[in-house]
Amino acid sequence: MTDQPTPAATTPRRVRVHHLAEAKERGEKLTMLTAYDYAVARIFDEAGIDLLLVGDSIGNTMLGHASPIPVTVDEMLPPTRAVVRAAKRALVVADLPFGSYEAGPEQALATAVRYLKEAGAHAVKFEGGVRVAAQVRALTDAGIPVVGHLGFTPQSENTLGGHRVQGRGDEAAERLAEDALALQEAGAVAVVLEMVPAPVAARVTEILHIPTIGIGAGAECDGQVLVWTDMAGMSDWSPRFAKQFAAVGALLGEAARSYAAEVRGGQFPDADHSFLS
Ligand SMILES: Nc1nc(=O)c2c([nH]1)NC[C@@H]1CN(c3ccc(C(=O)N[C@@H](CCC(=O)O)C(=O)O)cc3)CN21
Ligand SMILES: CC(C)C(=O)C(=O)O
Ligand SMILES: [Mg+2]
Repeated sequence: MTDQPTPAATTPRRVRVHHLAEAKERGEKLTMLTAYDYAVARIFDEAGIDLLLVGDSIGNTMLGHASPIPVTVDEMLPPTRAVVRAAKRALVVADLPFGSYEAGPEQALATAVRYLKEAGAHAVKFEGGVRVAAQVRALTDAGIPVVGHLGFTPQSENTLGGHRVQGRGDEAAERLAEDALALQEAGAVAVVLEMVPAPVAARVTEILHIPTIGIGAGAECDGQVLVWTDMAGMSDWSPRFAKQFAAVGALLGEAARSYAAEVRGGQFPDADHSFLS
C-alpha cells in the first residue's frame, strides 16, 4: 500500500464511477487535479491522474475573480468540453457553480443535464450535505453521477465566516459525518473533504463505503485533490495545505523572458525557424 503502483497497473484503461469504490476497497489512493483546458488536461491524463476536476476555482485561478462565487454555468461549459476532449483515461468531474443547484432537485437536474449533453462531463460535483441530498438523489436517479463536497465549501464562504477549517469539535465533527452519510445514502459516488482536521476526515473515511477525496484533510482520505496551479507553482496565492511540486510559473516566466530577449536581440527567428524561399 505504501509503494503505490502506477495507476495503469491497477486501474482500468478508462476510469469509471464503479472503480472509485473498488479502489477504496483495495486500499488504492485516488488522485485528482483540477484542469480548465485541453493543454493541461492532456498532460495530467497522460500522467495517470485518475480524476480531472473542472473546478469553479477557475473563477480565481483563471478568470481573475477573488473567489469562485461569480462563475456561471455558461463559463463552466466550454472548459469542461475542452477537458473532456483531452481525457482518454481520466474521469471528468465538473463543479456546478454557485446558484445553479441550491433551489432544488429540478434546478440541479436542469443544470447537470446541460453538463452531460453540452459538455460531455462524466460526473458533476456540488457543495453541501443534508441540504442538497434531494439534489444528489434526483441526479443519481437520472443517471448522472454526483461527487459531494463537504467541510470548507468555498461557495458558502460568506456564511462560514471566511476560509476556516470545518468540523472542529465534537458537534461539528458529528454534523460532518451526518452530511457525509446523507450524501452516500442519496447515491453520491465520492465526497471531497476540504479543510477538515485529519482525525475527523479519517473517521468519515472509515464510516463511508464511497471514497473520500481530501484537500487539506490529512493523509487518511481515500484520495487527494489539489488545484493544479497551486500544485505546479502557478498561482498568485495558494492555501497553506497546498504543496508545490514544481515551479512552472517561474519556468514559464523564464521562457517568456528568453523569447523576448531573442526577439529584441535579433537571434529569433533564425534560419531554422524561417521559410527561406
Ligand atoms: N488556488 C486555489 N486553491 C484552492 O485550494 C482553492 C481555490 N483556489 N479556490 C476555491 C477554493 C477556495 N479554497 C480556499 C481559499 C482560501 C483559503 C485560505 O484563505 N486559507 C488560509 C487560512 C487557513 C486557516 O484558517 O487555517 C491559508 O493560509 O491557507 C483556503 C482554501 C480552496 N480552493
Ligand atoms: C478545491 C476543489 C475541490 C474545488 O472544488 C475546485 O477546485 O473548485
Ligand atoms: Mg469547487
